[in-house]
Amino acid sequence: MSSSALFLWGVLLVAVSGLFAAPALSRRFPRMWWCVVGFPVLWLRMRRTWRRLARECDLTVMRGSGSALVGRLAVKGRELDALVPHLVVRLPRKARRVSATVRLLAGQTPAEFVKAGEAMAHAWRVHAVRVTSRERGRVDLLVSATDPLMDPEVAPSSLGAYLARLKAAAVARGGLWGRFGQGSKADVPVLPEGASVLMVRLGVREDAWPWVLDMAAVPHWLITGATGSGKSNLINAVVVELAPRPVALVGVDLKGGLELAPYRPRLSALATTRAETVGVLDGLCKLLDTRMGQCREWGVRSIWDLPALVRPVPVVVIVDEVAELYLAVDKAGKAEAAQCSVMLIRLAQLGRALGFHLIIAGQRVSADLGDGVTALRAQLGGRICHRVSDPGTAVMTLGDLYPEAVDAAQAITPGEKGVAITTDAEGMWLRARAVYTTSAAVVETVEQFAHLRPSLPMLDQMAGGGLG
Ligand SMILES: Nc1ncnc2c1ncn2[C@@H]1O[C@H](COP(=O)(O)OP(=O)(O)OP(=O)(O)O)[C@@H](O)[C@H]1O
Repeated sequence: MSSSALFLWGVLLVAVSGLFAAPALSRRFPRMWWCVVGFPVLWLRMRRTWRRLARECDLTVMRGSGSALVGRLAVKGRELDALVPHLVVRLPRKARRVSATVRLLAGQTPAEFVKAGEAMAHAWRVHAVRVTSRERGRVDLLVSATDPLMDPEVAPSSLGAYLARLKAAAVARGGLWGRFGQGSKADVPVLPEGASVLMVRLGVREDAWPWVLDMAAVPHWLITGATGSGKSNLINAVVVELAPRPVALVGVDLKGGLELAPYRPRLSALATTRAETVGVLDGLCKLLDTRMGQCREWGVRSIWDLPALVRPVPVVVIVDEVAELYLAVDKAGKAEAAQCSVMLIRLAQLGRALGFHLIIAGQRVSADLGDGVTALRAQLGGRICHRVSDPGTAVMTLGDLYPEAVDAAQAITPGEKGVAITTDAEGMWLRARAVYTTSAAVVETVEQFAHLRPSLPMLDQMAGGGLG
């Protein structure tokens, strides 16, 4: 056999074994594989298809009027060499993720690019292309080659370790742990001193950054989802994060305490009936008035402006199954539900400055539960929507703020446990998945930090308040 034939056989052998080894190599060395193979291939595909995509998805702008005179006929049409907006693909900072920027041409709006996101994902053969616009005249494309929420690297079992690694990296960079995932330091809003205790790591976002529930920026949250979609797991994650911190936790669980009773050692109060809820919320409203007086005395506008020595702890009120609160049949029950509703709205309205935060969870929050629930929903700026069993819940959770997120919530499948659409402090929505936190882990944590349970005087004085 001649040497050139031998060489050709050698090349063929290397190519074939490379083909067979590719899946294993990409799994074993994901970052290196992404830099050497994945990203260059995607980059080429994006560059090669961009002009055509832009034309087919109406993302081009005509140079002229688009009409001309042919003889005595006026002909209207699309120019073949219409202007194509400039696409800049950035070097990747994360495996399987690419960001790109498009400069808008005069007459274009981000909405046209949002609509074309699905076509881009198909043309580039990637999991998803998320289009956002944070700066006038520019849209940002976040291209996810795979679904990070189903990534083995961030699978529920190893998510804790993954987050710890990110946290260590953030600390090494000198930033506050809660700041990672928020872009450069310059982008980060300055938090009131001490308010970082209200930043809770929940899991991972679809852009592969940690999912942080930032109650300092968005004080109140609504969490919805069908049964078995991951609401309790999410609350577990919140409690495990908050238990070691100087934060008072108050529970309202009208499923007879089924869900929140395990947290009892670390709860400053737990209400399991509507009557108890009235008592607990009344106590909290009195506490609110006391704090208001305290701020007035010191001449400050928020508890975060008080000196650390006299600053009261923030209170996080967790309500599980909000529909139970409103589904009263008798007259007395309805009166109690109305009372609870008014007090929750009051806590929400004044809570941010005075350190009261609501986390309200339920399978549904539809308008048929009454006006109270709609008024309460309006106060809950943060929204998390898991898989839903009826379109109405997705619309109620996200439709008023992010109508375009409703379809994404309805697309979550039963197999995607813990996956949710969440809003963030920057006014965006995205998919995210909470870390899987077992009940045993929560029980262990609340027992370990039971001694940190702050005593809230207004609630301690109450008789029959279900105090833990
Ligand atoms: N992030 C997650 N990762 C993996 N599995 C999860 C996750 N979240 C939930 N699960 C799984 O889904 C199951 C149901 O979750 P969970 O109890 O949180 O649902 P739920 O919405 O609270 O349901 P219900 O309203 O009936 O209480 C859990 O037992 C767990 O096995």
